[in-house]
Amino acid sequence: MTNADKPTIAVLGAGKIGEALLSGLLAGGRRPDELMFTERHGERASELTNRYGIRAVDVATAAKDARVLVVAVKPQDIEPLLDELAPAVGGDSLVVSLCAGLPTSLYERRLPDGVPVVRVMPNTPMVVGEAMSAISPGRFATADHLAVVEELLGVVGLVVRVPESQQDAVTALSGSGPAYFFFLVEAMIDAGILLGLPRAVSEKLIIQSAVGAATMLARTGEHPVTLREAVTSPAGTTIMAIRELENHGVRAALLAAIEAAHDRSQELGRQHED
Ligand SMILES: NC(=O)C1=CN([C@@H]2O[C@H](COP(=O)(O)OP(=O)(O)OC[C@H]3O[C@@H](n4cnc5c(N)ncnc54)[C@H](O)[C@@H]3O)[C@@H](O)[C@H]2O)C=CC1
Ligand SMILES: O=C(O)[C@@H]1CCC=N1
Repeated sequence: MTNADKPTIAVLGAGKIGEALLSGLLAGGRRPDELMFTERHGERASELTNRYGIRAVDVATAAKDARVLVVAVKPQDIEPLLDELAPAVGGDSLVVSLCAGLPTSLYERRLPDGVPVVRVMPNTPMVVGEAMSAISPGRFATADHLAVVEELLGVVGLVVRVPESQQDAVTALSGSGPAYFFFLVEAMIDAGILLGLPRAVSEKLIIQSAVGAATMLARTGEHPVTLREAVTSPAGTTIMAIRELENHGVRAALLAAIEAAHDRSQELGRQHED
């Protein structure tokens, strides 16, 4: 795709994930004048315009001036946004929903007939170009629409295509996933404090261990079990820690936690059924 073909993008609702997308696209080479956003809080809008030089607009302007409309409000806030979007949006637009749980059928019901919708579950590492995004076409989205979204999100990380029926599972795994890793890192840093290390040292040790482990997983192609076994010496330190993790049911806790996130994603979708 040449520069001239790149669609103008409007983010509707510039909170945490909306800002992550805008900043990731800028870092990936998109120009501020190719981007815009809507934001109901004026102070937040000024903050973002000052930080990134991207203009804040209303929904009607976004629908007129941008080809891709990225919905990034909380699922609970979708109805008023759809009320504004429905009269403004046309067949030339492409609506991309980042909202957990919300099915493409909700948009198709509320927007004019034929408006293409692609459901996406991204994650916040898009601020550093390391997002994991899963995309699914709605009823009116064509292969070209999917390719546009793939290209757009490819600037800020990896993209996979999944059937929409898998999006609640994706949300629980990679959408929420960074939070589980941050939680783990936070707990491990605390363990360093428990053992008497200064906080700054503990943070450095754990963050670099996380970066190193993630890089090994991404680059070596080795299975996580193999990589863990290589750290676990006979009668050594690691196996003592692993026994405690198993005793405390950490594996079962992760299965239950991710299942709970999946169930919540489904529930958020059900709240908008007819
Ligand atoms: N935070 C995350 O890691 C991820 C979030 N998501 C999804 O992204 C969506 C947004 O999540 P966050 O960014 O975390 O929430 P957030 O609350 O930080 O951002 C939502 C923003 O939308 C604005 N807003 C609400 N209604 C509006 C309207 N009618 N017009 C203009 N602006 C409006 C709010 O003022 C707020 O700034 C959610 O649907 C969530 O499921 C998806 C993947 C990851
Ligand atoms: O917690 C949430 O609902 C959103 C969706 C995935 C990550 N954050």
